[in-house]
Amino acid sequence: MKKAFIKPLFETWIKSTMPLSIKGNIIEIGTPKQFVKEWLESRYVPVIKAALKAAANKDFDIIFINMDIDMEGVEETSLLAIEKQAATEASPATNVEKLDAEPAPPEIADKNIPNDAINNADYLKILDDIGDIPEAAASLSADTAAAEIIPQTNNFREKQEKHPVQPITTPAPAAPEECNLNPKYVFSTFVIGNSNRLAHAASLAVSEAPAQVYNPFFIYGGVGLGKTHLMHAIGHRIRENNPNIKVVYISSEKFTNELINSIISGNPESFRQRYRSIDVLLVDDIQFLSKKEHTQEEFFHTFNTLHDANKQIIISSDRPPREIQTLEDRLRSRFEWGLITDIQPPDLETRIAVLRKKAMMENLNVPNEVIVYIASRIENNIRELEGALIRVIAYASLNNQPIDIDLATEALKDIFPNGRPKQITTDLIQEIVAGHFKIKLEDLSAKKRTRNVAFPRQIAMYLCRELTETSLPKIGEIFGGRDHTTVIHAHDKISKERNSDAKLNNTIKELIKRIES
Ligand SMILES: Nc1ncnc2c1ncn2[C@@H]1O[C@H](COP(=O)(O)OP(=O)(O)OP(=O)(O)O)[C@@H](O)[C@H]1O
Repeated sequence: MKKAFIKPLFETWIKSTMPLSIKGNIIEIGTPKQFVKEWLESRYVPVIKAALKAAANKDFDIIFINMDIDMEGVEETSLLAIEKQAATEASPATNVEKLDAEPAPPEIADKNIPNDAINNADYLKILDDIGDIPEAAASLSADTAAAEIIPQTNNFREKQEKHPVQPITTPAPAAPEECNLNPKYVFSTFVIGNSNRLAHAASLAVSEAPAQVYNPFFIYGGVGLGKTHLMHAIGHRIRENNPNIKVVYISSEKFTNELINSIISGNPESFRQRYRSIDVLLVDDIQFLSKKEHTQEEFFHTFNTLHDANKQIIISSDRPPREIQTLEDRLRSRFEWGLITDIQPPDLETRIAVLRKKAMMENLNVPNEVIVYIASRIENNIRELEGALIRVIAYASLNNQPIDIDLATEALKDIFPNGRPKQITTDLIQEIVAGHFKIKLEDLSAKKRTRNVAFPRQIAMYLCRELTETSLPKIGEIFGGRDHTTVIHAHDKISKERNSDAKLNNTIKELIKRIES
């Protein structure tokens, strides 16, 4: 029983982490958020150490590093609630002591994973087993809280009770394939960045209260930027919350073809019936309806019928309604009734985060250098970004070689003919940061702690961590023989401040641009 409750906790918190490197007995684990890092540090270290020891037969020191990746559903409030609940139900200290004192259970100890050979897949498997350790389960005794709180991170149910969306169709839930929804396009696989934050938030709002908040909901943006992904994610979430709601996703081209076929076969009424009896209609790439007058006419009536019946309509396009040539005015004005939101090309950080997430989903350890190489070259299309990474992964797999920068350069030579990237070194970063802040290069490694030196030093440490493969102890050494915890502190501090200080964020973006150019 207990394990069933522990799983959501594991799925949400532990699985959101990723191994970054193993150097000797230090394992660096990336966390998506600072509060996840703090929570793991304060509660999980003994449990994870025990699992790693059982798997690799070696004692590891764990360093958590906040990577500040946005993850839908990961909210600090739910963590705190879990903790509160746990505190009232069990004493974590007691359980941790117990875990340290007792040997690991056989199913974990039996895994014969060699030292230093823990890759991402092994890591997740090992940590997944934490749910199987009875002591660990006890130490996470937030069982009921975990089961209840995580689904409540979206307050859909509450809203549903207040404003029920009544399905107008048959009670039998539609199979996912009838909805045409891609199982991979869900909120949890969508990386949030500045370029899509609003579109993502609005999509969540629509999915939590269909036909209540923004109707129609119109998303526009360039090719391969995640419009379809978000539409599908809305469809999935609505269906998760109420499987009886009939959701249909269709491209405007397919809509046109089906309409034409129904006319050719002399049965346009069946087409009308099908599209006017839907609860949530998602129409992708509506710009293809321009110039198709008859289809526009048909879509206009479908739109009106659904909207009048308080059904949700979600539309995507590569441009805003007013820029879709030869779109009938009455359709255009209807599209403008609800919310229009755009997705912009992702910034470097988001591109890096997308690639890291993708690598993590594939259980692959892709060096930071390779991620930065790809992310800094493909700026305007996440589909192409993913394609480049897939190409590197396939190349490594076919040649049975580990992924490194040489292999990536070779695999992508047709796409990036300029070849190998300029090597980003800690020297280069120090030089550019010192030049920008008009301080002496030596000051970065000096003992001085005045703010005019300490702050640029923290930024330089942060950039070394972000843009190079250099280990934390090595970065500490480069910056005047400082301890690796100083580097971690600098990295965390700058990551946090970037989120709240737009000026600092711009400075860092500018520095990254100069380092890479
Ligand atoms: N923010 C994101 N996080 C993770 N993956 C993303 C993100 N944005 C896009 N992708 C991925 O990029 C690929 C292309 O996205 P999608 O098909 O949604 O783009 P689109 O804007 O609909 O493009 P098009 O205009 O060509 O239809 C998909 O594999 C999608 O999962």
